[in-house]
Amino acid sequence: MVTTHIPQPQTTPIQSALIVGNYCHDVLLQGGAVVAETLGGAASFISNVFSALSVSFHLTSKVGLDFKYPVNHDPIVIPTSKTTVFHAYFDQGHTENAHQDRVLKRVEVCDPINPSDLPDKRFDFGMAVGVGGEILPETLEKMVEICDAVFVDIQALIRAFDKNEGTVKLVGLKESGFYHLLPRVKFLKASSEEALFMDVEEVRQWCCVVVTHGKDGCEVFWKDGEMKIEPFGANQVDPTGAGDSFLGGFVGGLVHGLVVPDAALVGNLFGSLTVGQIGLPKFDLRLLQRIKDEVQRRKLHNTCWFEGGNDSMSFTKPDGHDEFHASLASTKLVPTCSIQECQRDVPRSAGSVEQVIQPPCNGQ
Ligand SMILES: Nc1ncnc2c1ncn2[C@@H]1O[C@H](COP(=O)(O)OP(=O)(O)OP(=O)(O)O)[C@@H](O)[C@H]1O
Ligand SMILES: O[C@H]1[C@H](O)[C@@H](O)[C@H](O)[C@@H](O)[C@H]1O
Repeated sequence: MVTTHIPQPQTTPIQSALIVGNYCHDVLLQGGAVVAETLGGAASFISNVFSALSVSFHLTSKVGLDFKYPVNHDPIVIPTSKTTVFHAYFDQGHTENAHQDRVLKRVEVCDPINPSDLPDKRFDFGMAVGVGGEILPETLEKMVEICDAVFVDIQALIRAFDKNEGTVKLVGLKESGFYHLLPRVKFLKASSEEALFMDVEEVRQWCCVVVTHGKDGCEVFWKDGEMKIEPFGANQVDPTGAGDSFLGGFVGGLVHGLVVPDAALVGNLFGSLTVGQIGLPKFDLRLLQRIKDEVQRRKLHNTCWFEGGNDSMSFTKPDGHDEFHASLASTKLVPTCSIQECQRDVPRSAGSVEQVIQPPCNGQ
């Protein structure tokens, strides 16, 4: 079917957002060899999607003097610390747990983010998106005090690191030291592997829980109901950051006035775009324009849900949800731009240490 492209007037949301989590350096390994080295960290993937969707934000992140990536949002540089580094092993059969698509090791760790590192002002919403244990319970507590709504990636709360090798293990959410703060959190996002470390039935009484299921999309659980949100097709070459980009797309959709089920579709779309590339994805500018047009056309609220509080949040799938899925899926069919016309929050430059040698894992 041929669809006519009608450009929509674009609006830039005016909500103030705070992203908290360290940038990191990712080394992807397969068969004992390094296949790629890239900028990583949930904060960088989410910034990338926010910039794509014209959502402005403040970012609090820490790195060491060794940090060489040219980023648009400067981190706090700690002279006595190194940038957090993860090694991701993609070897088949290497995993201890059938749910894992890779084994992660934290081989360097930057300083934690303390409450005093956060800006001394209020935000409409905040995102606690640590990767290496940098978010402390007192930091999350300060976030819920200064932000009207807080979104949390459970990976910031339940990761523990083996003393010798830094291998990432998960601990139960109840034992994490963050449990008492959950009633003050608005959304908790977990992958299906991480969701095994929490009692979804209990947590959904306090906050909305979003569980991502890789190529199968995601599920949203709230106090009185739950729903599945359909995925988008993708040719997966690297799963890294899919969950982060999902969260960026989901929150970006809410900020633009979408209701929860429609925003979750935008999350699924950005997750699917991310797995098709290695490391931090570059988005085609024409594709982005089509996505933004579809979001503008679809928005059911004139204002973002933050302005109406909890009661204004709508969880049930509105009429036209399936059509919105189809129109988002069709945005992927536009002819792509040349590489120079792609958007990414973090520009490549001569100073960048990013290198891609070959995809770490092939499509499924
Ligand atoms: N192979 C895929 N095909 C299509 N969409 C995908 C695929 N993998 C992931 N996605 C999309 O991205 C979202 C997040 O993926 P996933 O559940 O793998 O997150 P994750 O395990 O937290 O990822 P990561 O830890 O690598 O950031 C999914 O809900 C889905 O919408
Ligand atoms: O860059 C990646 C990405 O942010 C992943 O979501 C996280 O699980 C990894 O620890 C990190 O290295």
